[in-house]
Amino acid sequence: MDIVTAQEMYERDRVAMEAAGLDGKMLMENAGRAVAYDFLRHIQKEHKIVVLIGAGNNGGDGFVIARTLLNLGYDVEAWQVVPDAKTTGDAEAHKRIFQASGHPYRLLKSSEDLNTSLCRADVCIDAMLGIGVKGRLREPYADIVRLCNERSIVRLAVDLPSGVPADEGEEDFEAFQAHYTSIIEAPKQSAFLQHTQPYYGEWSVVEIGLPPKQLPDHRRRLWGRADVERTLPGREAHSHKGSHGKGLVIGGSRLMPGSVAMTARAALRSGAGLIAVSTDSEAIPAISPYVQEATFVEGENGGRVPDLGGYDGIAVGMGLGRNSMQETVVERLVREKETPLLVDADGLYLLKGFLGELKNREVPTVLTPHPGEFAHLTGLSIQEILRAPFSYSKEFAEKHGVYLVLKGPSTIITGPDGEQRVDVSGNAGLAKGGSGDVLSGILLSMMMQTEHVMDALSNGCFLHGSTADLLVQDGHSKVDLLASDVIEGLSRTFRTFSS
Ligand SMILES: NC(=O)C1=CN([C@@H]2O[C@H](COP(=O)(O)OP(=O)(O)OC[C@H]3O[C@@H](n4cnc5c(N)ncnc54)[C@H](O)[C@@H]3O)[C@@H](O)[C@H]2O)[C@@H](O)CC1
Ligand SMILES: [K+]
Repeated sequence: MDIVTAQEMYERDRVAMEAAGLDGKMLMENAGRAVAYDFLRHIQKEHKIVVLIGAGNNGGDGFVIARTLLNLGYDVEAWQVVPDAKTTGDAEAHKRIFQASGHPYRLLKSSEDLNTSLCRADVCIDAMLGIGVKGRLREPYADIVRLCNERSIVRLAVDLPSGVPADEGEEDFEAFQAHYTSIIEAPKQSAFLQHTQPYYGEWSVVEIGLPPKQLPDHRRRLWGRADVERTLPGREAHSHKGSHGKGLVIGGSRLMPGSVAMTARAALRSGAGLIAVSTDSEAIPAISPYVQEATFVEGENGGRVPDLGGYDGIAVGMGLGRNSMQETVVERLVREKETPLLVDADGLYLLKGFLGELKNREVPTVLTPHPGEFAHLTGLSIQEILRAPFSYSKEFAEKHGVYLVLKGPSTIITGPDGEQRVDVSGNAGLAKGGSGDVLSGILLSMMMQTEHVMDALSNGCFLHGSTADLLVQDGHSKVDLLASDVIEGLSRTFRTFSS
C-alpha cells in the first residue's frame, strides 16, 4: 500500500481524472460512500450523529457521508461550519445533491448552537479539513476542534483529523483528536510520525476507484503481511546448511555478552545456515550455552577480526564497546568490500568517522539506528529526525549509498536509491534492551537468504514486530515481554507463513 504526501495525493487524483476519465464529483461520491460504510462499524442506529462540514473537498465528502447515512436511516445532523459562499466546485455540487435529496443542513452562526448539538450527540464526524490544511487552524475550525475534543463523544475523522498536516516536517498545529480515521485511498506520511500519528486513533484505508495501473509510483509504501507472504524465501527440500547463508557476528564483550548471543541466536532461529561469533574470549563461556549451534572465531593473536573470507553476511556492533581498538574493527569492515555488512549499536557510534567511505563499498551496507543513533550519525537532534524521518532517511541513504533501517513504532526502511518501506508491526513490549540485537540477527539472516535487500530488511522487521504482537496477544504482556522471548516466538510467526 502506497504512502503519500499531500502533493502526491493531488497528483493521483489528477491522473485518475485525466487518464481514466473519472471526474471530481464521481471521486467525491465514491470517497464519501466508502467512508460512510467504513464508519458503520463504529455507529449504531440509536446514535445521534453530528457531521461537521468544512469549506473544501473534505467538506464535500462530508455532504456525501451525511446523505449516505441519512439514506440508511441514521439520525444525522449536518453542520456546515463556514458561510455558504465558501463552498465551491465539487463540494457545492454535493451540497446541492444533499438538499435535493430532501435533507436540510445547519449553518454555523455561533459555536454555542453547535455546542448544544454536540452535547446531545454520541458521535461526531469530522469532515472539516483534509490534506488541504495549511498552518495552524484558523477560526472557526480551531474553536470547533476544541469543543469536540473536550466532549466525551466518539470522534471519527474523514481522510485525516482536521488540523493534522498530511506531510512530515510540521510541528506547530492543533487538531481534532480522532478515535478512528477512515483514510481515503492512501495513508499520508503523518499517519506514521510520532507527533501526528496519535491524532488518527485507529485507522484504515478505503478505496475510491483510482486506477492503480495509471498511478505514479512514489516508491514509498507500507509493508504488510501480503508482501511478506509474496517475498519470504521458502526452504527447498534439497537445501543444506550452506544454502541459507553463513554469517559472522562481531560484538559482545566480557561485561556485555548477552547482546551478541541474542543476535546469533535470532539469526539461527530465523533460518541462517551457519553462524560464527567473534567476541571477547572471556565472554565465550557465557555465550556458548545459549547458542550451542554457533562456532567461535578469532583473529590473529586473539584479535577481534578473523579472516573475513567465506561469509555471506556480517553483523557488527552489538555490545562491542566503543574504544579505539573496536574502532579499528569497524574501519576494517567498512574497507572490506566483498561481504554485505550490517552495522548496529556501538558499531554505529564508531562508524561516524568512516561515513565518507561507505559509498566505496561494492556490496550492501545496512545501518540499523534508532533515532538517537541516527542523530549521532547525522549531527541532527532527535526531535528534528522525528519531525521529518522520511526526508532525513532518504537524504542519508542516498548520500552514503546505504540501506537505512530507522527503528521506531513505524520503522522506515530506505534503500540507497531512495525507495522507502514502512513497517508498523510490533508494540511497546519491544521498547526494551535487547530488541535491537534480536532484530539485527533476524535481518542478517534474511539478508543471506533473500537476494533483494529491501525485501530482506522489510520482511525481517515484520517478522520481529509481528512475533512480539503474537506474543502479547497470547501469553505475554507488554510489560514482561523480553527480547529473548521474541527469539523463541519466531517459530510461531514462521508457522503462520508456512501454513
Ligand atoms: N479529487 C479530489 O481531490 C478528491 C478529494 N477528496 C477530499 O478532498 C480533500 C482535499 O480537499 P481540498 O484540497 O479542498 O482541501 P481541504 O478540504 O482539506 O481544505 C481546503 C480548505 O481549507 C482551508 N484551510 C486551509 N488551511 C486552513 C487552516 N489552517 N485553517 C482554516 N482553514 C484552512 C482552505 O481555505 C480551503 O477552504 C481530501 O482530504 C479528501 O477528503 C475526496 O473527495 C476524493 C477526491
Ligand atoms: K477531516
